[in-house]
Amino acid sequence: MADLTISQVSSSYQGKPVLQNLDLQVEAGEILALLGPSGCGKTTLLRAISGLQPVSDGSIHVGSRLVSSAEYMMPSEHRGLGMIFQDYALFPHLNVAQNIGFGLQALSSQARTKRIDEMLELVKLNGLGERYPHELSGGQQQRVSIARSLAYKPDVLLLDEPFSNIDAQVRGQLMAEIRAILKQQQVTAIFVTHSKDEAFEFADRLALFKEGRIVQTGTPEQLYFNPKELYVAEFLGEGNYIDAQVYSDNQVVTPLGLVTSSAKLDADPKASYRLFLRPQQIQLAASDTGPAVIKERRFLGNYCYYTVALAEHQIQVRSQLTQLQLGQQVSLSTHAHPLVLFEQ
Ligand SMILES: Nc1ncnc2c1ncn2[C@@H]1O[C@H](COP(=O)(O)OP(=O)(O)OP(=O)(O)O)[C@@H](O)[C@H]1O
Repeated sequence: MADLTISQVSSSYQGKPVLQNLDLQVEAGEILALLGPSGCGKTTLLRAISGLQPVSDGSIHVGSRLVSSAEYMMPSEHRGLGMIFQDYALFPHLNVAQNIGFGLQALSSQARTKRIDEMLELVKLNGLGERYPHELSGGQQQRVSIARSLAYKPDVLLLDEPFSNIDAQVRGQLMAEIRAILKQQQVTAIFVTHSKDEAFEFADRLALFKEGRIVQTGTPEQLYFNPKELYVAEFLGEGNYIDAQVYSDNQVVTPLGLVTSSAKLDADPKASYRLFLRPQQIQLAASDTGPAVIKERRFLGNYCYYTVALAEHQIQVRSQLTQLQLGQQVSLSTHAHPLVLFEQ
């Protein structure tokens, strides 16, 4: 059974719908990112899961327990959830050990001390138990917040933009460490972010939001290489949209030539399409008789980012061939893969 099940959930503020018919499941031990631009409803869904926002339709279950429906709202503190916030939300008048031990009142003093020590070790803050939050860096405060939440073993951990206030230089490292902790402890987690880079780095699976709806869920690879809508393709990074006509059940004709799909195409031979190709899905080769010309070149270390002119088309290519120069004639090709076509 999934650790969290959201079925047909809708919610509104003052009669204005904000979440519309959401369906989502989070499996045990999985980290799922709620991803989308500002104002699309990610935080509202997190609030609905945690019991701070009523739902007008549908249901939310944690494990097999109903926690929210239009008729029922279980109090937040009974839901078995942990919360991590952008601003850490530590108690300023309690030291680190007291913050971590805050939810452990039911344990004996000895068991509590043992658990606090385990948690300090887990988040690599051994020896800092006596410090107060204002004596810690942002990254250290967020570690305390993780330790405090995990100390009472929540069924599901909710993280609301937890890395936004962390200095960019240490953010990547902190994300990797916290992800490793969640995986080691097999924690089921939901992570809200508007950054695709953070979602890719931190989550196992993504749910991409648009105006209160989830448009696609899947692994980062699935959404990146197999977007179901233009919106998904564009949100997750740069790509080329190349005019295409169906040629056979696994080939299309494009300005690049005949492009082959490794999967049978589900397309109408009479319709016009745009073939979607990420910059790294196009291969370049220097060729004095090639039909295209390098117009721009950005050297980025391991690879170059080229703008290539092919007749009236400008095509973006990311290539490990770094020696191609401006004005060089090239040929373009693609390896067979499941093609993504958007109808014109
Ligand atoms: N308390 C509120 N009262 C009325 N409308 C609200 C309230 N909170 C949020 N909204 C509206 O609901 C919509 C969704 O907001 P929400 O905070 O869930 O978005 P979000 O995707 O989390 O955005 P962000 O990344 O900026 O936090 C927005 O249009 C917002 O203006």
